[in-house]
Amino acid sequence: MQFLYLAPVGLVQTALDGTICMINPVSAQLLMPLSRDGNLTNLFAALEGVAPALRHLCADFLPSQGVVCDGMYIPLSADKGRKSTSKVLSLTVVKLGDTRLMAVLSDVTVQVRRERELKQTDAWLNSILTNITDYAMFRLDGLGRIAVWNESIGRMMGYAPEALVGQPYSIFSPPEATTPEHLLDQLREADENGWSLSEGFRLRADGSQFWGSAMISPLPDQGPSPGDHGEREGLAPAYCLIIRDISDKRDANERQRKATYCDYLTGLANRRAFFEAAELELERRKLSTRPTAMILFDADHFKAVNNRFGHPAGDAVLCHLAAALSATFREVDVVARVGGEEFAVLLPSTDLAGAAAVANRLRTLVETTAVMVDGEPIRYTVSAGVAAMDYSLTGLDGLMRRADQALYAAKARGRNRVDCWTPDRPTYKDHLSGAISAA
Ligand SMILES: Nc1nc2c(ncn2[C@@H]2O[C@H](COP(=O)(O)OP(=O)(O)OP(=O)(O)O)[C@@H](O)[C@H]2O)c(=O)[nH]1
Repeated sequence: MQFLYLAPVGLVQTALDGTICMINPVSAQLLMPLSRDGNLTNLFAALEGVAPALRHLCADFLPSQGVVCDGMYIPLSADKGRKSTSKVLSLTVVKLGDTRLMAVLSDVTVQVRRERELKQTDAWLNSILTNITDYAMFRLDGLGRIAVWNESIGRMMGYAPEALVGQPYSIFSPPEATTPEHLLDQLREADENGWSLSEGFRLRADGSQFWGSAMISPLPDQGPSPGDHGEREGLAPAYCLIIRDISDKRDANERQRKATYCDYLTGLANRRAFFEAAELELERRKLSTRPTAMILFDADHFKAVNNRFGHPAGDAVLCHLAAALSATFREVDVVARVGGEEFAVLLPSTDLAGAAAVANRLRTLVETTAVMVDGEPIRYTVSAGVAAMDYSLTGLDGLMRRADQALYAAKARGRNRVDCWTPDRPTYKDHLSGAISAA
């Protein structure tokens, strides 16, 4: 009896015809607004206006005991037309024997309103996600592999979604535009800052490219999936990736970007762009240590080229060198003109030997190619200094100083050669010197 009074839900015990035998205060509170005459003597009569079928439902229930209805929603029409404020009751009726019914009533107004709101939000988001044409959205797992996508991936990029499951999101970047470390960097950056945004060419399924932005943001921690005991690390969706086609904006952005970050003569990144990009790369490197190298290139005896062929011819030689650099280095490398005839390259995920090898490839290419200016072939050479990050360096300045010292050594030792900075200075280790030294 005490339970009946203290129960947080409404409990009503009735005869089979609905006559109320016992009713607790919560039930009285819930049902009283429905009673026309202020009396609560019969449950079916009280609910007649809002659940007319209840009487028949109970009458038609033939077993001597069991659940007649379970969690039936009953919207109360007391305040008709004002959907947002109308109450909703949940009713469960259990037949306890041949003579008794027990009804359990609870106010589920808030729960129903939330369910409705969730459904509306869901429908709204679904219609946005399905109809947008210039966004593609994905859920990535903790390792940056595609788990879920929205339908516009087919319209915008031409991919068959099934083919994408489990693929790293770098599948949307042109070859050489990223490295596995870069991919993880962006995820770590999103963890640290709440988001990571990058712009660049993106790949469609047919191999064509468009200019797009990629925004990665971490999803709220959803806890382990059912059956996930930790062994499946990285498989739970952990990031949201939004790729947006911004080809239209690119031209305007590009003009602005070029004015700020490009060298007017060669079209390469300028000194400012180099320092900004290199600082960013070194910041990323702090999150996951890996080799990083820098090369400084300097055209040899360039004053003599200018003096002999004229300044415009000297400009043509610089443009030739810039084109050779662009052709030799990866897209992920930062290539810039940092001085008159001086160029710098920062190579992520590359050690000293690797950088020296590419520097030497560039040196050979220049040495063996003549630049044609007004029908006249101009031959020139370059020297290079190479240095790599190590534990004793903290920033870009130190790395650049070492590359500069190595370049100075290459010049001092005869030019048209690649020298590497090593700790046993001033005797520079003559990396690949046998093969590359022109001295
Ligand atoms: N044509 C042209 N020449 C430039 C430009 N910027 C710098 N220079 C020239 O590059 C030359 C650099 O000369 P130096 O620093 O003496 O070096 P170098 O003659 O190349 O000799 P080493 O570096 O010692 O091999 C100068 O004569 C500058 O005028 C440019 O944009 N165009």
